Amino acid sequence: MTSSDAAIETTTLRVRRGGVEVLHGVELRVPPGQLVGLLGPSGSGKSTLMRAIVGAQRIDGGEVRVLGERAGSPALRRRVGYVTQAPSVYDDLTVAQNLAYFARILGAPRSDVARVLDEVDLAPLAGRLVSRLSGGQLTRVSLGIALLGSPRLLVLDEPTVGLDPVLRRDLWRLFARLAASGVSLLVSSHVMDEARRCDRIVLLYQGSVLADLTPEELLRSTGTTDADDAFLALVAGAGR
Ligand SMILES: Nc1ncnc2c1ncn2[C@@H]1O[C@H](COP(=O)(O)OP(=O)(O)OP(=O)(O)O)[C@@H](O)[C@H]1O
Repeated sequence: MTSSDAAIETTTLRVRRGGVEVLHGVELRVPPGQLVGLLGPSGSGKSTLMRAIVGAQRIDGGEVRVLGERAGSPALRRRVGYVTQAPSVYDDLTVAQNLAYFARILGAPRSDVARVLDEVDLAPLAGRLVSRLSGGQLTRVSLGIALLGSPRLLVLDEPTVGLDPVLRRDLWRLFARLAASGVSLLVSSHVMDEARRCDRIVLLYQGSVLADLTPEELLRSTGTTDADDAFLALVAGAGR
């Protein structure tokens, strides 16, 4: 595979926020059709890196290529789905009305609404007002909006935060299904345990990539059986 096949490729990416450099030359490569976990402690730069990938962040050095285009270029608008930590959905509309509204904005076919409702398992709740949904159901509405227009890349910023273990498992299963259908996914989390559900894991620490490996390689290379211990071992190694 040539590097131009990558869904995401950043080269020596540097970003400053509030006058302070928070990403220090990040090299990231997300292969197509893979579920890649972006893991790292709070403040390590995960959201900033995702913002740079979707073109919502001014960068101060390096390059970000997404699906073969420069990040943020208009050609990517419908090809990339992005869910932030504070997703915007309309409380006073139903689930289906929210999806129909965003489908129109995106120019996605109306038939996408039914497809997406099925994909995120919300068809039974299509007529319910968003203000009456649980946290997990709301997360799935945001994810559904990101899936409108059949994007080739999904960038999801901590989609499982605050969800119970069953919902988290269900969401990771949905991510794996999407990856199996050819969609590339970059999913951030600070729950190390979620690492085992990914094809690859990128560990971000203090604004740099500490490791980029498979879950098996993570455990094998650190001689641990638990993702938390593996991360701590890598951090200790980096400090040496
Ligand atoms: N608007 C801002 N102005 C100045 N500094 C910021 C701003 N937003 C974030 N930062 C800083 O940039 C660094 C990276 O933040 P970022 O939100 O990318 O981390 P994160 O890994 O996503 O954290 P979390 O898991 O808590 O969401 C942190 O040191 C943070 O304090």
